[in-house]
Amino acid sequence: MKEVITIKDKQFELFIEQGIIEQGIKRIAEQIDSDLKGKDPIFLAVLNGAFMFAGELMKKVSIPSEITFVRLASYQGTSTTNKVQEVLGLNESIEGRNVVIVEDIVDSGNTMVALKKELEKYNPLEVKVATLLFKPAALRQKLHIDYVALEIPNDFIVGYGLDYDGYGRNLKDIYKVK
Ligand SMILES: O=P(O)(O)OC[C@H]1O[C@H](OP(=O)(O)OP(=O)(O)O)[C@H](O)[C@@H]1O
Ligand code: HPA
Repeated sequence: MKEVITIKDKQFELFIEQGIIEQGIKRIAEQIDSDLKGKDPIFLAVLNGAFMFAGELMKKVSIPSEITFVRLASYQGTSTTNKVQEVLGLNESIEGRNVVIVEDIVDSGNTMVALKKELEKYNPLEVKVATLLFKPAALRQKLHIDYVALEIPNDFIVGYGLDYDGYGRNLKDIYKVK
């Protein structure tokens, strides 16, 4: 029997254990080390969900690099489907830099597409995307993702930074809704 937990009104069952998550993170850290060696990358981790992934990823990346944390404030743009994402807390210049966005999950892809578009305004040299989790079956956008630690089916999940209504971010394993 899989471990079951309750968060608010929902039950979740154990889905991916910490050891498997960290193997996936190690694999992409090695790819990043090899791809971005000598390129002085700046990692842009997106709060809140990416805090745990960013911490583990940065322990495993060994090339010289910077990290900064941003928040997104979304508001409805001119089209109903694409929200504009205002980037809050970006105090470092990314002009001419190799940027790696660090996200906890790409689900519909709407957030990532809007964020990449917003970052282009700051004239970075290149923007790559690293995500802990990717739900291919939920993707609604044309989007290239450079580094994916784990691909998952289209189920709602919590843990390792991801929340259900604000709770569950502190879980060291990932759980899926029952
Ligand atoms: O691909 P999408 O369908 O756009 O979904 C992915 C986004 O949803 C979550 O953010 P949320 O707004 O829940 O913020 P959080 O990181 O604070 O939990 C997650 O952190 C991604 O940013
Ligand atoms: O499956 C999910 N769980 C938690 N937060 C999320 N944000 C997008 N998808 C998810």
